[in-house]
Amino acid sequence: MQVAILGAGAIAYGNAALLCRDGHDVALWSPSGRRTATLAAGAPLVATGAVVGRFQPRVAASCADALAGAEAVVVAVPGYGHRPVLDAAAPFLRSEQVVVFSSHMSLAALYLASLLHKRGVATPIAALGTTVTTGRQTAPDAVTVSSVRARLDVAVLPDSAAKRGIEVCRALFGDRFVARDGLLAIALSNLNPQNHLAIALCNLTRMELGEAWGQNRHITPAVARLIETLDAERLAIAAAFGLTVRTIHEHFHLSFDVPMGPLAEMTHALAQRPTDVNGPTTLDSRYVTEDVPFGLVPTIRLAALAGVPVPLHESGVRLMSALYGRDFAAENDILPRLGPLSREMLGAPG
Ligand SMILES: NC(=O)C1=CN([C@@H]2O[C@H](COP(=O)(O)OP(=O)(O)OC[C@H]3O[C@@H](n4cnc5c(N)ncnc54)[C@H](OP(=O)(O)O)[C@@H]3O)[C@@H](O)[C@H]2O)C=CC1
Ligand SMILES: CC(C)(CO)C(=O)C(=O)O
Repeated sequence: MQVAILGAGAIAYGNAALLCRDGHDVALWSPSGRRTATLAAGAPLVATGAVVGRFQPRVAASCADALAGAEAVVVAVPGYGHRPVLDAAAPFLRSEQVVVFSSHMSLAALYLASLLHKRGVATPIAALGTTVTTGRQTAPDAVTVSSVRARLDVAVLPDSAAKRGIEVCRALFGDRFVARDGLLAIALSNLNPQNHLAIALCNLTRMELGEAWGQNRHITPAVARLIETLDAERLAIAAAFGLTVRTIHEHFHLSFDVPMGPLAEMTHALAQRPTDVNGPTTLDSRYVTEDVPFGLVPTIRLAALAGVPVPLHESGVRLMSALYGRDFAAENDILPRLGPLSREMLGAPG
């Protein structure tokens, strides 16, 4: 299948490697053009880890070029890149294509749907609860893929396009998708915001001082307790909407193939592996600059809609805003475009 990947970071490169390995024809687009300069000059994309090989994805000169022949379009940029990337893509998307958000943040699928609606275009939008691959971009032409997740949730907008959207996800990435009804389950299934809040908050000086630290080793029993308590708030929101979503333990089990147990035991097991990732080495990390405004802030909005108190989520936004001297709640540039959230627009049951 001809696939355009909008983005040129860890997930874009990891997905590109997986898709090229499996015989798809991939075009990458870097919004600034900087990240793909080496590949555009002819270097192969070198993948190591869970996907191994040297691949030759095409490099598109513009978003329009990337989309031109594509049957599927994967959006693989952090939440703070969604609005500019979707604004760039929306004028060129066609109804016969399928857009896949890997991963979906901050109800951005609704924002894209509204842009397409204005043009009278009905491109199916598949929102993934998390990414197919995990990993890090290690050089302009290299990626280490830490894992290819065994199972992940997907919801498709509009409902009537669910079959097609999921078929395309499976054609691209294999049989690993669990179909969910409605975007709300997906919005409550991205666990990065809660995990990364606890990880970053409890290791912030390590980040600020540029230390090298193993991420899972530093999910100590106390940090794991904080993650589990944040997780309980997320699960309570889902329950108030009548939804069941994966627990943090199920997420780790399905993402990283580690036996179920208390989170501290799971992260301890992961810390023993040679593939354990390092935590961020700068304050300028998406663990905060993406996950607070585009993860915690929308979750708090959903909690308000459900009438569920989420004091730890709220404290997280306030603490991080104070630590960074920024107003993270004001940095979300998607939510104001959506207007007041309603159960109906989220496809909430009942
Ligand atoms: N890496 C991982 O293992 C995991 C990642 N995720 C999620 O997947 C998504 C992608 O993550 P990842 O690939 O690691 O992130 P990266 O930081 O590696 O993504 C970099 C890409 O995003 C683009 N980008 C960054 N800021 C902007 C902006 N303001 N406007 C437009 N484009 C921008 C960059 O553009 P340019 O090319 O111009 O530099 C680049 O193409 C995120 O939502 C992340 O939370 C979720 C789970 C695991
Ligand atoms: C490293 C990993 C897989 C866990 O925090 C991740 O979620 C990320 O990089 O965003």
